Amino acid sequence: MQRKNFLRTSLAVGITAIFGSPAASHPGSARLSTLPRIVRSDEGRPVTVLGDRMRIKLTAEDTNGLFTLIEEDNAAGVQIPPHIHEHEDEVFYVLAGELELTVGDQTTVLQAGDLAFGPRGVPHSWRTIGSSTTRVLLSVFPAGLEAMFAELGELPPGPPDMATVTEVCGRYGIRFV
Ligand SMILES: O=C(Oc1cc(O)cc(O)c1C(=O)O)c1ccc(O)c(O)c1
Repeated sequence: MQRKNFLRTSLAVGITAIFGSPAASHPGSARLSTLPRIVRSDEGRPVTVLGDRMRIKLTAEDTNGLFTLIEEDNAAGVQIPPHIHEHEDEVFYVLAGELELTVGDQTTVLQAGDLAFGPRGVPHSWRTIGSSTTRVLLSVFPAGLEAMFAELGELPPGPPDMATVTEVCGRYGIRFV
């Protein structure tokens, strides 16, 4: 090996030994403790949040904190009022039925196969419409909001006490607008 190549190789080996390889430190490689998971259609923790029927399919624990995956399955008439997430970006992917969604200044009807991206800090709201069940796959980046949904799901049935809802949501960086 030529002296220049020897020095370059030695330096690369030393840096990798001290800091790890660049690929290993990339967030996408998230190899720390994530294990493969199979989640069947009827699996996941069921939670009802303000009339919204959810199944929490993947949590922070499953994804090493990268994202949460939730399926929402509702008849027409369920609605979530305008709010902002301080910490999360969200993707709403419609699997079946119809969802009227507003994100920022755009209001649209999403049908099976359509999706919307709601970045953090941008107000959004939605309601289920149409004559059949609306099924939405909600992906939340990063993970963690499942803890808030679980708390809200513990509230007594019936009309929600908005002071409590606002307090719980506020702790997770959700603001109503
Ligand atoms: O965090 C809130 O948003 C949501 C609540 C849901 O039940 C389903 C969702 O898809 C979302 C979302 O982020 O779009 C939330 C919680 C409580 C509340 O009163 C809200 O208006 C929104």
